[in-house]
Amino acid sequence: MKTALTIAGSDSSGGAGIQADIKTMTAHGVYAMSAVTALTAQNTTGVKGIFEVPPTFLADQLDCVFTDIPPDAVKIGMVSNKELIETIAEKLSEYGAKNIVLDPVMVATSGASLSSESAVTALKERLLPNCTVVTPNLFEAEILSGLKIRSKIDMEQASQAILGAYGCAVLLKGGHSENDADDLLYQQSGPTWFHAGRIETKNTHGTGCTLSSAICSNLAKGFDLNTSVKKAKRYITGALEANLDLGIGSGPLNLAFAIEGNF
Ligand SMILES: Nc1ncnc2c1ncn2[C@@H]1O[C@H](COP(=O)(O)OP(=O)(O)OP(=O)(O)O)[C@@H](O)[C@H]1O
Ligand SMILES: Cc1ncc(COP(=O)(O)O)c(N)n1
Repeated sequence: MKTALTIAGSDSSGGAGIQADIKTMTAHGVYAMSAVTALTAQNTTGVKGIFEVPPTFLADQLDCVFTDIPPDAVKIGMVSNKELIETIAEKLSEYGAKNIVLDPVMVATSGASLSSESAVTALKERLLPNCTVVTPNLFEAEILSGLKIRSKIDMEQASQAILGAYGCAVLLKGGHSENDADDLLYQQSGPTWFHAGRIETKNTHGTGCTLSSAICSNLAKGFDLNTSVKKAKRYITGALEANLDLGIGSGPLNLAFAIEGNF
């Protein structure tokens, strides 16, 4: 069985973070493992609190995973401070981790900040240069590229700038654009667009976590990046269309809408 590791924060409401990652990896038929960076007290209406783990304890979790069941792919989600980011960079390098998907989580769907300024700098310097693909939304891509994004041409320019500066492929997500939910994969070989019509729903809690975990699962199974993104886009679209309606705020997706192979 192929294996994947998520390094991310816990979401008590189960829609984002570690919980979304494990559900997604399981739906893909991949064995999921986790290294928790922080506990959050949150639900569909917002984040009530964040409790970060000490960096040494994150290091212990990573040692336990890598010395026993080395993952075929790794996904990195919410990492809220510089010390935790440095720990991850050191451990991934020590164990020669491959197929690394970095979701640069900065703000939750609800608007709560899940990162800090020094964490963003560390993310750029320590994690971006070593990941296979980074998956920013429009806001995060503006921060990473230093460019304003208002059109599809802007999306191509910002992705090209991130690829040029850090050397990793970029999947720029269009979930927050005003038109269709079209995502752009930018690699050395050039741009590829992945189209999806916009689904009218308030229930988008965890879309970013889910997409990056689906890509990670597909890489673990041996698919190339292009195919991994194509399949992950089908999965996220299906999970949104399944139209789960839980909670009073921005609700979670139905990550079990299909069994492995149906997306
Ligand atoms: N309303 C929607 N209809 C169709 N696809 C969507 C919609 N919202 C988001 N997506 C898709 O979900 C994935 C995640 O994109 P998004 O830009 O929302 O990421 P994010 O901001 O990191 O996630 P989140 O909104 O959970 O923080 C992308 O593939 C995006 O195109
Ligand atoms: C622990 C954790 N990690 C990530 C997110 C971002 O997910 P979203 O932006 O989809 O709410 C979150 N809300 N909580």
